[in-house]
Parts: sequence; C-alpha cells; structure tokens
Amino acid sequence: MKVTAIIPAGGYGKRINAGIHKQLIEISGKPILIHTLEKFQNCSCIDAIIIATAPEILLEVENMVKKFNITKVVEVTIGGNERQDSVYNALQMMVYHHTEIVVVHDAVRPFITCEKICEVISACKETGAAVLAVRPKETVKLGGENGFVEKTLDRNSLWLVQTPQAFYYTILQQAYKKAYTDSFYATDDSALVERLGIKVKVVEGLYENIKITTPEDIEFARLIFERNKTTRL
Ligand SMILES: Nc1ccn([C@@H]2O[C@H](COP(=O)(O)OP(=O)(O)OP(=O)(O)O)[C@@H](O)[C@H]2O)c(=O)n1
Ligand SMILES: C[C@](O)(CO)[C@H](O)COP(=O)(O)O
Repeated sequence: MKVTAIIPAGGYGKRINAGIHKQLIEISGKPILIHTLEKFQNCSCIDAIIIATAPEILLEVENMVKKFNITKVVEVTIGGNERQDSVYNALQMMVYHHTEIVVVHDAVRPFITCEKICEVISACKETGAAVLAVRPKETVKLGGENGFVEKTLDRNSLWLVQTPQAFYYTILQQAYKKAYTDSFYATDDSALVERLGIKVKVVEGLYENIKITTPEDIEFARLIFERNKTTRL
C-alpha cells in the first residue's frame, strides 16, 4: 500500500512571535521543518511527502527541500487560513499522486520517531484510522463558570492527541468533504473522521513528541536536540 505524508507547514506561529514563520526557526543548525521532514525521509514506512505551506515562504521551502535533499517530497502546495485548510489543499494533490494511506504530521513536531510513524500506519492498515496520543500526567478538571471548577475528569479515559494521524485516503477525503459541506472546523484530522461514525484507534505516543507552540518549547527543543547529539556519540 502506498503511504503519503502530508506535512501542514502553513502557520505562522503567533504564540511564539519570533519574527519569522516558526517552522523556519533554526535549531541545531537546521530549520525545524527540515528536522521534521528528515524523520519522514529516513523512514521506510513513508513513500512520498506533500507539504502545504504559506504562500510567502513557498519558494524558500522548495529551495530548502532541494538543499537538504528531501527527495520524497513530490509537491509543495499553498496552505490555507487554518491548519484544516492547509491539510485539505494537500489532500487535493492526491489526484496527481495516487495513494492508499495518508499520514498527517505537524511540521513543528520534530521529535517524532520512525518507529511511531510505522506503528500508527500499521494500526491504520488494520482499522482505517489511527492517531498517536499520550495519557495526561496531571489531574484534569472541567472548567465551570466564573473561573470555578465544574468537576474532576476521569484521567483514565482521557488522551492528549498528537500527530502523526493516519487514515485510508478514501476515508479522509470523505471526512474532509463532509466537514466543508457542514462548515465544520476542528483542530485535528481525526475529529473530522469521527464525524463519519468511524472509530479511530489510539496508539501510545511519546511525551517528547512536543508541538513547538510557545516560546519555552523552543528552549525545550534546543535541550532535546543537544541531548540527542550527545547520546548518539
Ligand atoms: N493555517 C495553518 C495553520 C497551521 N498550520 C500548521 O499546522 C501545524 C500545527 O499548527 P500550530 O503550530 O498549532 O499553529 P500555528 O498557526 O503555526 O501557530 P499559532 O497558532 O501560534 O500562530 C504547524 O505545523 C503549522 O504550520 C498550517 O499548515 N496552516
Ligand atoms: C493536530 C494537533 O497537533 C493535535 O494535537 C493539534 O490539534 C493542533 O493544534 P493547534 O494548536 O490547534 O494547531
């Protein structure tokens, strides 16, 4: 089965506000986007990669892909206003790059491993839809009115969802079609698939697979890269 990764890289990073698109911030000598792409390039479970990025950095991203020899990239397309729009644009490119399985992964989660990518794909092959997720480490409360706690949630049935998320192409395409018909927006792809009544399998993720979101995440990311460099020696 052919597996294509979609890498949404069309955001800016307002919460980090670094003066450049956060996926282009250099850590350990390379842009975050390249660190992420290299994980997919060097993973035998992935056949092709499609990137959706902001129009103002599209040329820069294309040049980076060439410079760092990310040869699995078959298309760099324009992203949209929301993450969902960026993934949708990339999904439309499958008309030219036929695939059976689609794996969506945030450009700003550079600590993913090939092992976890392959695990999510295997679960998807069995079930049609699978996501990576970790269990909350802390007690989780539901907020009520005026800053008071409504109640304490049962942690054992909660998951913090990450990417990659893998789907049969036909399922994801149908989920996106329905979402746009209903003007429905969500923060991840599996939420659209759930609306079709399809069960999404959870694969245990990695706490280290952070989404670089706020300024302290950049500091965490630098530390993880430094540690990885030393442990590899
Ligand atoms: N219109 C958008 C918004 C986000 N993304 C991508 O979706 C992933 C997760 O987005 P996140 O980092 O949460 O959002 P950003 O929009 O990049 O950050 P912010 O909300 O702080 O501006 C990132 O790889 C980001 O580039 C995208 O492709 N298109
Ligand atoms: C898709 C995602 O990475 C799963 O955690 C996340 O939902 C994206 O979050 P965002 O901050 O809403 O872009």
